[in-house]
Amino acid sequence: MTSYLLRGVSLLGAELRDVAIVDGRISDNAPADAEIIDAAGLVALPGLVDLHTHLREPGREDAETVETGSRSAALGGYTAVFAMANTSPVADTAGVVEQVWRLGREAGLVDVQPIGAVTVGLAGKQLAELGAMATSAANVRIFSDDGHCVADPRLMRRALEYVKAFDGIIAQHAEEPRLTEGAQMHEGEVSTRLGLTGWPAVAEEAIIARDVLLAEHVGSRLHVCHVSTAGSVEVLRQAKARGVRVTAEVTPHHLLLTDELAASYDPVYKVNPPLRTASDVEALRAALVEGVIDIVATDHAPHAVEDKECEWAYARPGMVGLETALPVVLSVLGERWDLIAERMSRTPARIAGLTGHGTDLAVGEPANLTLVDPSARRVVDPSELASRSRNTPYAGTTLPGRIVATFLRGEPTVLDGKAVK
Ligand SMILES: NC(=O)N[C@@H](CC(=O)O)C(=O)O
Repeated sequence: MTSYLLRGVSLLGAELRDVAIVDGRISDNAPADAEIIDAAGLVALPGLVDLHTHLREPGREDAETVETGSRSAALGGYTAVFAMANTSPVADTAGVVEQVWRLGREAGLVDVQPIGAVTVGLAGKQLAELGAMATSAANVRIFSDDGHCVADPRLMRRALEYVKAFDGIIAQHAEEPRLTEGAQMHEGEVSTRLGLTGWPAVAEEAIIARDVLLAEHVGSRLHVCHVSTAGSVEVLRQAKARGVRVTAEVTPHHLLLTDELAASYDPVYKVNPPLRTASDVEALRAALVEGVIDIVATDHAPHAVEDKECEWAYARPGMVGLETALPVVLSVLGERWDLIAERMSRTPARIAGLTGHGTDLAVGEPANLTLVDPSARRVVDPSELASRSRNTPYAGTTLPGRIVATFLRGEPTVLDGKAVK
C-alpha cells in the first residue's frame, strides 16, 4: 500500500503541518518511499459524510448507479454516503439493502451505507422488515421512506418503538400529504404570481411537530430530513430545548436558493421540499450555525434527462448535489473550517454511529480525509459532473473551493481533482 506525505497542509485551516498516511492511517512518520503531495495552500478536512444520497440502483441505473454516485461523492470530498431506500425494488428487505451495500464495497470509492425503508414499498401501510435489515450484513440503523412521508401516526409510532431496541433512527420526510396534493412549488407570493399550486410551509412544520411529540413519547430517535422552513426551525428549537432526541439536516440548495427561481419555469429548480423564501434561507443558515440544525445533507437526487427536461408540472423533483455541496456550503458559511467539519463530517458520522469517519485528523486515526483548495474558483459545468445525471441548479455559477484529493482509509479516490478509478 502506497504511503503519502501531505507537505505543508493546513489542518482545518489552522497549523501548517506535514501529515503522513501510512497503512491507511494518519501517521507522524513517513517512510522514505512515501509519495509526496505538495499541499501548500490546501486545507485538510475529515472526509465528508452524507446522510441523504439517492443512488438509484437498483432500478434507475440510467440516472445513477452505486458506482457513479460513489465517484460523484468522492469528487465532492465524501468518504461515506447513506443511500436512500426509494429504489426499484424498494430497499425494504435484507436482500435489497445487502445488494446496495455489496455494490458499494465493490465500487470501493466511498463507504455506502444503505438506509432501509420504514414501510413496505414506501406505501405507508405496513412496517417493512426493519429487524431483518438491521441484522443483515448491511447493518442498517437508519430507516426512511424519503420521497414519501410516513403520514400515518400509528405506523410512525410503531416504527419509532421498533428501532428503539437497537438505538435506530427514523429519518422522516416531513410532508403532510393532504396539504401538498398537486403541489408544484413553495406556497407563497411567487406561486400565486406564477399560478402554480403551492406546497405550504405548514405541511412540513405540522409533521415535524407531530413527530417530535411521538419521539418524545416513545423515547426514540427521530431525524428530520431536508428541513426547509423558518417555522420548522422553531419547532426543532423547542423540541431540543425539551430534550427530545431529534436531529435535523438541511440541504445545500435550501441554504442558497429561493422560490424566485421557479419564475424561470426551468424544472432544474423543482425539488422536494421546494425552494423557499429568502427569510427561510436566512433562518436555515442561522440554525445551522447555532446547531438547531445539526448537519448538511445533500439530498443528491439524480434524474434522467427525460424526467427533468420537460414541462415543470411533469418533471421529477430533485437536484444532484454531491459534487457541489462543499463549495455551496463554503460560499454560505465562509472558511469556518471547524464548523464545516462539524456539520458535514463529525456530526453526521456521530448521528449514524459510523465509526472511522468524522474523526480528528490525529495520528493513528483512519485516513479518511479530503483536501480542499479554498482559493480556487470553479464555474459549474454539468457536462463535467461524474454523476450520471446532469440536473444541477448551479450550471454556469462560480463557486468557491476545489476538492483536490480524497482518501478512503489511506487510498486516494481523488487526486489532482480527478477520480482515481
Ligand atoms: N428530494 C427530491 O426532490 N427528490 C427525491 C425524493 C423526494 O424527496 O421527493 C428523489 O428521490 O428524487
